[in-house]
Amino acid sequence: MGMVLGLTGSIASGKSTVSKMISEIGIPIVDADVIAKQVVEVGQVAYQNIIDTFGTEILLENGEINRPALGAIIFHDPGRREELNKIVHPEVRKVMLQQSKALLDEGHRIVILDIPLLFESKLTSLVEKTIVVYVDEENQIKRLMERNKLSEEEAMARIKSQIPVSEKVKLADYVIDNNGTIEHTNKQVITLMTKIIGNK
Ligand SMILES: CC(C)(COP(=O)(O)OP(=O)(O)OC[C@H]1O[C@@H](n2cnc3c(N)ncnc32)[C@H](O)[C@@H]1O)[C@@H](O)C(=O)NCCC(=O)NCCS
Ligand SMILES: Nc1ncnc2c1ncn2[C@@H]1O[C@H](COP(=O)(O)OP(=O)(O)OP(=O)(O)O)[C@@H](O)[C@H]1O
Repeated sequence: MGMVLGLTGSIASGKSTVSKMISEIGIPIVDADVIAKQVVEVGQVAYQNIIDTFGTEILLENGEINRPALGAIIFHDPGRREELNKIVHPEVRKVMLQQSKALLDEGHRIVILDIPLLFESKLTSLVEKTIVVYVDEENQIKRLMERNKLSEEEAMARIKSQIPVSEKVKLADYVIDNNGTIEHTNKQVITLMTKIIGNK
């Protein structure tokens, strides 16, 4: 039997960076952010539910969801965020389960589910063990502002819409510290994955 691990962290903590390193070792990754984008494409069930709930104001001229506009609503309003989560998360969960099963059936011994909201959305039942990518808040804000071209205020609103990464560290089975250089992080990833593969 294969093993399913959850990879999480907080916004801009370095999950994508770490998941790329893990896939370079040859371990398959199922990415919740990618799936969350697919399940809201035009014509999907979640797409219609989002329009019914948030109105056509959050659509682009071509009919696709205007992500920055929807983000501006939900990152500032916990009630509205919960409404969106209730629409999107069950769909994401379904697809993640299908994909991870398919990979295990193909014979992969380890599958990683990259889920930004693993703890917030109670998706932990999908995984046996959890890996948290950690950065301190100073690095997190700096990297988030730089990557998404956000003001400090906008960056803080996003950070505050998630469980603090320091809390996630306490819930984790394994922690990767991404405050240092990329090479420092890569070394930890290789050490950890070698240990996990060895224990299997
Ligand atoms: C609000 C939306 C349209 C903004 O889109 P945008 O392209 O700007 O951001 P993107 O999807 O790339 O998400 C970036 C990061 O924001 C954080 N984030 C996204 N959604 C949420 C949420 N509902 N609550 C808290 N943090 C969130 C995550 O850390 C994520 O990695 C989009 O994030 C969305 O549809 N969110 C709801 C689905 C969801 O929870 N996705 C996260 C993975 S399940
Ligand atoms: N060790 C590091 N040193 C410097 N910059 C880094 C490091 N790790 C990641 N970054 C940069 O920080 C930003 C956030 O990293 P990344 O995109 O991997 O985070 P994430 O956790 O996947 O974010 P999100 O949940 O928002 O998708 C990126 O611009 C990335 O290039």
